[in-house]
Amino acid sequence: MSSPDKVAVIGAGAWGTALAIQALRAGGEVSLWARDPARALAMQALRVNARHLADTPLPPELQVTADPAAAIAGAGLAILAVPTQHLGAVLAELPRLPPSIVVAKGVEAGTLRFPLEILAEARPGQPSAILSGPNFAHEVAEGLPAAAVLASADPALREAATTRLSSPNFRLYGGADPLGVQVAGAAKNVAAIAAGAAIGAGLGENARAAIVTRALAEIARLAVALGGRADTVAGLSGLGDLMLTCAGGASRNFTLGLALGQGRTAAEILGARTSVTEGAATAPALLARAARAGVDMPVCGAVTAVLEGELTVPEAVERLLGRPRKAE
Ligand SMILES: NC(=O)c1ccc[n+]([C@@H]2O[C@H](COP(=O)([O-])OP(=O)(O)OC[C@H]3O[C@@H](n4cnc5c(N)ncnc54)[C@H](O)[C@@H]3O)[C@@H](O)[C@H]2O)c1
Ligand SMILES: O=P(O)(O)OC[C@H](O)CO
Repeated sequence: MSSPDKVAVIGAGAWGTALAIQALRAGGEVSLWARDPARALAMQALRVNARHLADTPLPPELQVTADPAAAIAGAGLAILAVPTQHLGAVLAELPRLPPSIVVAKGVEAGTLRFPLEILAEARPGQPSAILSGPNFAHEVAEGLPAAAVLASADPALREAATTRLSSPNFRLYGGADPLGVQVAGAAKNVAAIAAGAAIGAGLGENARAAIVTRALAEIARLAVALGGRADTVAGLSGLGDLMLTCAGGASRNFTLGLALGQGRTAAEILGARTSVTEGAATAPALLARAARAGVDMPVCGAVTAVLEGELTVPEAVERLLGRPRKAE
């Protein structure tokens, strides 16, 4: 028997762990699936996710397991918190899922699929939603105030999931444009790399503001071309997350850009990381998806060229500024 109150969180990275803590705070039972049995055991015993969220203790009621069937058993809702590039492989290993909320922000390399498209192909007919917004995991885990959009084509799931996961510190808005939310969530990671690169190369705050604003324009163009809405991009998953991620702080995408701007290579920077930087694999995939839709994305193109070592940051900026003049 499934209980609408039990939530199974699949993926014990920073965001999955933070959302598991949030789902407990909002009430009801929560299980957290970690892929690595040794890490699951350590988390269950030591009550901390030492690798991805070391500063926030796990609530005593949180069940951590490496057994997906045990995690999902009885759950009325699943949160899929696996990075975009691994979502398809993880779904292939999971038993039948309850209605599921995907929280990854990216585009899959090769297939060019957004996260809900990966889920829909793996599980046809599966009720699904996307949750996205300006949310650093450690702040949500600590219970600091935050908001996000939970978008689904299924109004009943939207209502049930926003009700189940909301608490006074975490305000969820319902959304009916899951595609627009996914475009915004994926593309803001790429824009954050560009913003970081501008700061890393010492180009100044004016350059960062110009990049973020023009990124917003190209994200809206792509969202609309793919059937999403421009006003979604002006909301929490677009403008909101651009403000957070492009400001710097704890963003992995911004700090990747920062180091690129300082002259390091993507391979060097990413090779030293133990956590995911979604914008790196997403930039070329998003660019290809946009090209397929006939949408020009100059900021995404510049980031891709720098990541692939075709251009330095100053060369990419020169190319962006040297484009033919046009109306805003
Ligand atoms: N961390 C945040 O603040 C935050 C906030 C909102 C959204 N997100 C998004 O959530 C998603 C997960 O990010 P995160 O920050 O939790 O990641 P993380 O870097 O903290 O953890 C990495 C995750 O990837 C998984 N993983 C690594 N290699 C894998 C493989 N080969 N196969 C399957 N899984 C593998 C790990 O098990 C772990 O769950 C990303 O799409 C990210 O953009 C993150
Ligand atoms: O650290 P980042 O750049 O992956 O950003 C994390 C979240 O997406 C912020 O909303």
